[in-house]
Amino acid sequence: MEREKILEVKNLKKYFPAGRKKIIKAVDDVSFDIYRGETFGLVGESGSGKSTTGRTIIRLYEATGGQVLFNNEDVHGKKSKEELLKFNRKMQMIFQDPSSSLNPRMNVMDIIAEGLDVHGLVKNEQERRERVEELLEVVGLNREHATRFPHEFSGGQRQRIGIARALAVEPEFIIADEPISALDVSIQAQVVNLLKKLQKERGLTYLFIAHDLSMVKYISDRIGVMYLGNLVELADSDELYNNPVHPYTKSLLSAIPLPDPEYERNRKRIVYDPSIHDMSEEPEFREIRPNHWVRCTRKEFEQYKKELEERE
Ligand SMILES: Nc1ncnc2c1ncn2[C@@H]1O[C@H](COP(=O)(O)OP(=O)(O)OP(=O)(O)O)[C@@H](O)[C@H]1O
Repeated sequence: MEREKILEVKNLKKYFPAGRKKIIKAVDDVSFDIYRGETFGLVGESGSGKSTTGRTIIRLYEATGGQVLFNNEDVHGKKSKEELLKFNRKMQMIFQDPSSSLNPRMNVMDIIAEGLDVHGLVKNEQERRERVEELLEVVGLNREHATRFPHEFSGGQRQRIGIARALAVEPEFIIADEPISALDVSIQAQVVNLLKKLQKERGLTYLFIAHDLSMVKYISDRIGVMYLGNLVELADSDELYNNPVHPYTKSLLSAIPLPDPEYERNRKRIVYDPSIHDMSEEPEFREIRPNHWVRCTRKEFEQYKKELEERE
């Protein structure tokens, strides 16, 4: 069965001015698709351009170049107010630090109901309250929480409020930008499980951004690895994990600790050294196996291919 693309990112670029005649190429010619109902993980170290990619997709930033198609519609094309509103409803974002993304002066009711108000989704005060209370329960909080303020909650609870706020407008697609990085490890799995449950119940599609591969591997169907504004590898989650090809992906994988003392004793951190690359030509994104892509030169492509065959 042909999978349906919900999002197509084509040659996306986002450059920031940085002082005199300098620019930062935060996202530099990135292309990938996301299919309806899947979780696409985007990983890479701090500064690799993951957040900028997410923010440009949802139009918090104007793109410097390239295209974003959401349900076959150009996100960055000129749009009327009505079209933008419709788009905003279908695509929502959850942020890393719920404390800074929730207005401290608003109570939980008003925070969660903001989208309901903007989009005119409730008829009266009673319906508004009922919707918010229902959403609180959906994310594992309770209705009494509606009258409280963000500072009265723990980090994990605040993230649940952020999730409820995103869900309120019944989106199809959610960009989760490091939604668990600021949380205690013991709370991280709870929030991830909640996101997975909601995805199943509501048929949601996620772009899940993270700086390490450990949790992403568990939640994602496919993973894209970013390094300095470029996508360097993209594959199904298992394939990327078992058969990483790009040296940068290998270094990210080697950084994942496992709760196995034997493994930990022998675990070797691979440090990525960009100078090992073949510099004879510009690298390109090439398909090394079906649905497994890697950014490399032709020479590296042959070398990586050989390595993969030897592993079989
Ligand atoms: N608003 C901005 N103005 C100028 N430069 C920016 C802006 N946002 C990001 N950058 C720069 O763009 C590059 C990519 O940043 P980005 O935040 O997208 O990376 P990231 O991989 O998401 O990292 P992190 O995990 O730290 O958020 C960095 O060099 C950053 O300094």
